[in-house]
Amino acid sequence: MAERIKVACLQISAGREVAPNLATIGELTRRARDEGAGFILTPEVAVMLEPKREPKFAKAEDEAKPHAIPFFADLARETGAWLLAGSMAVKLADEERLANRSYLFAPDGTIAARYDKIHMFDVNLAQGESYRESSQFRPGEATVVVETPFARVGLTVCYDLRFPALYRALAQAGAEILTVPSAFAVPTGRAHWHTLLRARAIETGCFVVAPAQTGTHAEGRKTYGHSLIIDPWGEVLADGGEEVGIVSAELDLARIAEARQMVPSLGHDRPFAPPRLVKPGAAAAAD
Ligand SMILES: O=C(O)CNC(=O)[C@H](CS)NC(=O)CCC(=O)C(=O)O
Repeated sequence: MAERIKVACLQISAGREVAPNLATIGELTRRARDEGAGFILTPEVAVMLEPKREPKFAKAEDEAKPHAIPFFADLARETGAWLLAGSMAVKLADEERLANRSYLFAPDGTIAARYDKIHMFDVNLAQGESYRESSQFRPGEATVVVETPFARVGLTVCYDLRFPALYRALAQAGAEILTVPSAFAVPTGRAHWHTLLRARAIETGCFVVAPAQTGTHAEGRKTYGHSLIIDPWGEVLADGGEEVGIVSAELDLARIAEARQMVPSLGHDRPFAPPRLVKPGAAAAAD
């Protein structure tokens, strides 16, 4: 297994039309490869960030008649990099909703793995900002750790970040790098993004790589940016700020074993009973 790999997050600001987004992804991927990256990742819904249900459905990827998938396959082959298409909206047979699906492409252009986002962002934020992701997307159930030549990679997407049991399961199944392509909201990003991502790295002893959408999108939707690459001790190796561009870092994979030796908590789970609600005063009598 390689000791080091340079990873690059493409921090983009996707619009509602597919072609210009793919053009940006192509340009940034080639540049990241020229700078030595062997694993290149896009954010969540990098192919199209479309707020409305009907246009989104019409423009979504259809695996029976794909357009973005062959684009990424060719790009992986051309550059010779591992490429994570962080996610795209994908039509499913006999289903009214789309999948919010990540694809990992190998350097030969084959699809090494797929992952459908499990946790749906159905949330009312302050100032009338609200999301009902489950009205447009069907949640996934399958989880996946991919054995690449450089490391074992566990796939997640965006709001999954708030469900630490998923990350623990991936790490306990052997993951060494956890990917979190995202399109985070601004108020929640400001309050939670860095802390949650660092916590997932610390809890699992994994590298966490989180390419993020940034800026203002169709209909005024705003995303937080700050693509992050974090080491297994929780240290931020790179922070993308708010600009469109490439956010990269070299991962020294020996850091995984070092962090896990210092704090081996990943192997220290213990069974515990469900919490018992104790009412003060009655507790002593119950015991
Ligand atoms: O809508 C689409 O096309 C694709 N889906 C997204 O962008 C999703 C649902 S709106 N965004 C998030 O999960 C942000 C989570 C977040 O911001 C938090 O957890 O605080």
